[in-house]
Amino acid sequence: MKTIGFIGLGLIGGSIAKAIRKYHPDYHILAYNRSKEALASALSSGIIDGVCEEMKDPRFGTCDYVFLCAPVEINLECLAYLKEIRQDGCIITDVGSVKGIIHQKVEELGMTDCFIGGHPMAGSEKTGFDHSNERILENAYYILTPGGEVGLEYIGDFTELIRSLGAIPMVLTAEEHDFITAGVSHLPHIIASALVNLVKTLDNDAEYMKTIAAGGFRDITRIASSSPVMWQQICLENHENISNVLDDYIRMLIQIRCSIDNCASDGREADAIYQMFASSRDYRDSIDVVDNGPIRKAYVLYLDIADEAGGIATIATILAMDKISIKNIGIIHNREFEQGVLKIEFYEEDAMERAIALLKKRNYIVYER
Ligand SMILES: NC(=O)c1ccc[n+]([C@@H]2O[C@H](COP(=O)([O-])OP(=O)(O)OC[C@H]3O[C@@H](n4cnc5c(N)ncnc54)[C@H](O)[C@@H]3O)[C@@H](O)[C@H]2O)c1
Ligand SMILES: O=C(O)C(=O)C[C@]1(C(=O)O)C=C[C@@H](O)C=C1
Repeated sequence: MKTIGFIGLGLIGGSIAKAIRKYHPDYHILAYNRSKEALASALSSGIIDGVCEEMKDPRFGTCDYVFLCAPVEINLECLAYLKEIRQDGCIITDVGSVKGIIHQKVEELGMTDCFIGGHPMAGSEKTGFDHSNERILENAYYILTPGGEVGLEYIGDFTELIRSLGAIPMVLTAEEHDFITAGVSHLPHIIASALVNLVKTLDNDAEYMKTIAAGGFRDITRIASSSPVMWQQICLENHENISNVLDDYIRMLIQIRCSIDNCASDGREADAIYQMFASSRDYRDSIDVVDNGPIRKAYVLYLDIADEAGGIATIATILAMDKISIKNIGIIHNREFEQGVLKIEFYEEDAMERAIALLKKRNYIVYER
């Protein structure tokens, strides 16, 4: 049995607490949060066992792990007190989206032997305990940035705790983390927000743009609805990496505009435009789609298929005879599968497993991803 403390019980703190309750029902969970409604709801639903009335509650001294899940400046504020009261062996961790700033404070305070930075690469544009969900962590990478003096056994134990919640732990340095997330998380949020603001400016009084904006715009801008306070903080905390990656992005946009202008004037650079879309399609298609939180997993298989009329129909018939429903089917071309392969998507894992067995039995070459 372990005792786990939470300071901050919003979207991420709540999701981790719910996952701990699900996978370790015997663990004792204590929490402090600014909003008392969240604490009351967590207590009455059995997610937590005890409420701490204050951020500096001595009961955090009984914890094996303390998760700091409040806004970063609050997490920073908690460290010195936790250093004083922590029991031997207690690991303090956080979930902040930027790691450099908290490690700087941890070093200043001499806590590099008891702090393991954390960052679940999962979440949502919503905030607060009400939107937390035990499934948010499922199959999500969970980055760990251990302080330089944390004992290996503690790193191992914490990694196992994270794995036991359904997440995939990955250890990085704080510097690596901040560089990587600037590209794959922070820049996308800035792009989404800038695009929405641009459309808002361009739209007419009748709001035609807003009205007809469809899948493309919606797919790329969901995250523009995220918390402005959190993203303001992230931009400030990781400003150097974000500024560099924005420079690269702006350069790329200028290049694209040049290609489009040149192509429109005399057909030059038509190929550059094609290559841009082809290369992004290949890379995007090569990204694993995993079951990440409440978003359903894509159950997909790929198989070699002879390039002849009726090839797809034959496979569809084989599957239909076994009552296997297909969600999507089509030939795809990318670098990984140079010759092109058939991609089949299913609604359920069981259907995919049965399809794999059936097709292999008929000597099709099946690739599982
Ligand atoms: N939202 C995401 O997708 C996401 C994903 C990974 C990591 N993170 C990181 O997680 C952290 C929390 O983000 P969130 O999305 O859970 O936000 P949230 O707003 O849902 O939760 C923050 C919680 O902290 C509480 N809080 C605010 N001030 C406090 C104070 N002074 N004392 C105690 N509690 C206080 C709030 O009441 C709230 O419950 C941030 O550092 C963020 O960078 C967010
Ligand atoms: O899915 C979302 O809404 C997210 O934005 C989650 C997301 C991201 O992928 O950028 C946002 C911030 C976090 O620090 C980690 C994950």
